[in-house]
Amino acid sequence: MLCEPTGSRQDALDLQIRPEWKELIVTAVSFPGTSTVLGYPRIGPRRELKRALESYWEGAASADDLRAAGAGLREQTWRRLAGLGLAALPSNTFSYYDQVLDTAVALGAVPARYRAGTPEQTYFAMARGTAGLAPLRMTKWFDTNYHYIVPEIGPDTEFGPADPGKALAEVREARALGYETRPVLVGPITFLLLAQGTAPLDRLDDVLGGYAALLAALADEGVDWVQLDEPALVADRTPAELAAVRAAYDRLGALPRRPALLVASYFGDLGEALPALAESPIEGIAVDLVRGEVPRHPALAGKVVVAGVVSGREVWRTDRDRALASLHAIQAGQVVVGTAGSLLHVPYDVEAETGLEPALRDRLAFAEQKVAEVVELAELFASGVRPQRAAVPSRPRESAPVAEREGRSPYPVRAAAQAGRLSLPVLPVTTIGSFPQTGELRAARAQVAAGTLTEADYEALVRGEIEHAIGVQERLGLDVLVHGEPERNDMVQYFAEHLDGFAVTRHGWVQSYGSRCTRPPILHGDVSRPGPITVRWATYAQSLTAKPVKGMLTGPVTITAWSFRRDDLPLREVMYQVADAIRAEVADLEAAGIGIVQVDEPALRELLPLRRADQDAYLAGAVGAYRRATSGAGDSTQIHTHLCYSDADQIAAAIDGLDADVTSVESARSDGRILAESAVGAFTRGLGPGVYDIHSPRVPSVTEVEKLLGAALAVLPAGRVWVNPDCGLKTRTYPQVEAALANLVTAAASARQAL
Ligand code: MET
Ligand SMILES: [Zn+2]
Repeated sequence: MLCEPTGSRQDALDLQIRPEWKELIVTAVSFPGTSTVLGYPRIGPRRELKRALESYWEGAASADDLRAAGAGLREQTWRRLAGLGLAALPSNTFSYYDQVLDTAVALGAVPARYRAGTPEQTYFAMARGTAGLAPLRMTKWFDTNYHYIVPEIGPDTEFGPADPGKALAEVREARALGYETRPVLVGPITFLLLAQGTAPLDRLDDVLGGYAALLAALADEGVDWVQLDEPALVADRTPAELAAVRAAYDRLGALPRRPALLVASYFGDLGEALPALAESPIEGIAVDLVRGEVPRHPALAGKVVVAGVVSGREVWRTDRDRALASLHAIQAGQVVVGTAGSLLHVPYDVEAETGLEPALRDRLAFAEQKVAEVVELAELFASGVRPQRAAVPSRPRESAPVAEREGRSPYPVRAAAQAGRLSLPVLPVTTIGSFPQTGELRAARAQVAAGTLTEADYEALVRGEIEHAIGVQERLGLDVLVHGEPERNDMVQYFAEHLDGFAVTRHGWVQSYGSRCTRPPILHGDVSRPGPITVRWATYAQSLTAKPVKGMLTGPVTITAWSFRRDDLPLREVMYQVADAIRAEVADLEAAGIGIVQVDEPALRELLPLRRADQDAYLAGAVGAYRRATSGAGDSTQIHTHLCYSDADQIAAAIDGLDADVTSVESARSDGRILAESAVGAFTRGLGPGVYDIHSPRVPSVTEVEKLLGAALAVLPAGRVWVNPDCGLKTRTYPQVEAALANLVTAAASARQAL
């Protein structure tokens, strides 16, 4: 069915309809229903998949056990979606680890070194490595806190045969339950742009061959629609990349044997990629109408548009009028109500959160509620319901100007004051903050929550852990000690629990990577700090040692980035409110005699807008928030920061702008790649490129650490180099950590001698 174009803008566009579009309009294929979601959480409402994966990895469960757990979760999801009234169900949105990795496997893009053993062994070797083999790289999925496995596609990569097995199996599984589904794959452009290797788009032809084979297999299975996810199209794309988009979808569209193609964009507006898609012979386009504009293109008259009016990223209820206004504004062959992106990034169900204030709970929508919203909006739209009031522009109110609060002297003055106070050796050895978290400690927290352990007993346990961590660091001879963060369930949640303006959930888990989940707090009101948060732990640790203990705080950008945020204030103002709370904590640590304070910002880059035009303003706000949190410190208080990714080049100026006295970054995991970057050599303050990859159980040898240290000393003056791991140690065991730190201390000692 074609909509009658209305409005002058549309009329103008109509004049441009080209004959080939007319042909497309005639061949419009209909979508199976008026509502859908682009994806759904898969870890399980109670993290069932996490448990199944971890017991499989530990060898406590078989591959069959794992498969059964996966099948159970998929069944539960399809039944739930259908039960809520959703018309068109996706499949292949489940994953045992990551959907980008799944697509790599489906395309036969498995690097030769992993091709041994069972399919499960190959898959998990790519994801997690083996005793002798490092895993593929992992990095953040666009501006989310989800991490995907980076495909490795070089000029010489040999693609194996395409393997539609997983997608076909899910289609059949759903069909056996009575559901026809739309399998989801990462699309070719996004897949290649996310891959690591030189000019991966050069391999477009080979990859398209793989997609053609997958699409043919799915068509043979009787699949009507396939969804190809192309979030990379909402970022700035070069003319060559846009040409690749056209070429790819012209070619896939022209395949003789294929299902209808829904190309899904999300995390922003398609911008200049819209014409490329609209003018290609695909049948449907999914657009993000939460962050993006209503798409306008005459060729949409012959296509299905899945209108993402329900956010896949935020947890607030959808503004019904705004959604209806968007839906009515779309000119397309068929409008389907959907989500803006997969619901992977939100928790399962608000109803499980019985502990939340009812007034807050009423404002929230998690995945289940969002599906219900999609279904309801589809019904309203189908019955012609119009918005009740004119759409309110979603622009948040402007924040009041913020007074600059800078107090610190230039770095050389501070460095001298700190050297006098701390008298550290050259190449000081330290850690990033957390020490191994024991199961006992986690169990104890659960017992406190359940009321079966007293606060006092828990405190005693935490103090015991601090004593243990300090003892280990003393014995091994580290120079700057930490208390080990035993009191923290999570570096953001812990602060959220102790600040006003945040709520925390009980079951609001969101997948971060593989089996790992986080429970993002909900930042719903004005932030303030009722009282000191970390001071008693830091001062207790300091009372146990003559060495300096580094106070450990999470920074305002990271606390904000890893929370679900209010959307009625500009991001910058939200970050500044958090910064003021952290600033007060820094002041209290200082007053309690702590001479070094680390303010972690691992998420500094996470909210970096995907479009270049928006990035500077974001970074200015993020840097402003960090400085607001730390600039109250006196000159002799050493401020550290920690960022745990190595592609710092993108934000080198911002890292410099933080003006921290010491910055630690990930380096070991990426083999010291960061040291080659010009920004590193130009860095003028203390720097600790990680020399111990904590993501792996492997203990680095003294020689390995010496090598990484040597590489750092080749580009930086020894007086500014720190010796530390890539990140916190909480996921490792004490034996691993002690052996590794001993090697760090030995390597530092030999490097000092060589100076
Ligand atoms: C993800 S960054 C982690 C920093 C934190 N201080 C820790 O050591 O765990
Ligand atoms: Zn880290």
